[in-house]
Amino acid sequence: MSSTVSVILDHAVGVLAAAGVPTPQVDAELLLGHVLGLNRGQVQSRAITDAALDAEQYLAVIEAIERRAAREPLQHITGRAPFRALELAVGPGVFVPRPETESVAQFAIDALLQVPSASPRAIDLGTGSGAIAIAIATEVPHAEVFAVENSPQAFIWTRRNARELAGDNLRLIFADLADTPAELDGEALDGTIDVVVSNPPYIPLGAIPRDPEVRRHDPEAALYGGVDGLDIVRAISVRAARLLRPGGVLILEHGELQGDEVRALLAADGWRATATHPDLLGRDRTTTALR
Ligand SMILES: C[S@@+](CC[C@H](N)C(=O)[O-])C[C@H]1O[C@@H](n2cnc3c(N)ncnc32)[C@H](O)[C@@H]1O
Repeated sequence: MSSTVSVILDHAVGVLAAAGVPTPQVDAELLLGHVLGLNRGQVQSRAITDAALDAEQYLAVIEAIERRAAREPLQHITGRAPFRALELAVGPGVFVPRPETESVAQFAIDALLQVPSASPRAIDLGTGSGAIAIAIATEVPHAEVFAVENSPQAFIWTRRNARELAGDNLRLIFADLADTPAELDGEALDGTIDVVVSNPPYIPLGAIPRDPEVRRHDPEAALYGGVDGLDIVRAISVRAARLLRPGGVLILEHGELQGDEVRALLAADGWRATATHPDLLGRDRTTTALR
């Protein structure tokens, strides 16, 4: 059986809308584009010209639509997640990077650019796909960047993305972030870092994410941070205080209702100038502090 782009696009939008996918038109266009090797604009213009799909393309599109209708993340089906200027490889075992984390990376980039050093140093704790670390390493090429992850499944993706997208100013560390080594290859890390950045797991254990894509497909270790969601933030507060040089900056992503608690726990640990910043939608998603 065969079909035209416009017919199958309409079909896909209907199927995805019925399955409760929040953005059926966008997802349908991206899935078609993925199978046909086209970007969204090209899919839209092909819909106008009513180009025909061959049988193989048709079956591949149908399979992709079925997977998405079963609420598999779009990024697992395409195998790619956009993040700032990057196209990261993602799939089962790794957290899919989110658009809101792009502004967390911006805080880290801005802080690094203000450091009066030929090679300022940043570390990303809980790097997952490597999104924040690779963005920093590529956008601030004179910086030295370290990325820490302790999930073997996630680290496969970290390594792959680092190899494909980053240069030799990014170094990966497979470790629990609480046990980030004090030195690496005989060179001190403790007391030498200018910027610590993290998007840690921060969902309270009892709070089940609404979206099936998150609940069923993001790794639990990437989501949950203990009873109040802040166990990993507490571990970061302790470890970052030793990694940073005096005056160094800590940048944390958190849930939109956690700003007060995060600032309070950082202040209790001796951090200065704690501040919570709204994202582009006005939600409190990032807290910064000075060592
Ligand atoms: C919310 S995800 C963020 C991933 C990535 N930084 C991003 O923003 O897309 C949190 C990451 O922290 C990792 N993680 C959780 N606990 C950790 C620990 N104790 N040590 C190192 N990494 C940890 C998880 O495996 C996951 O990859």
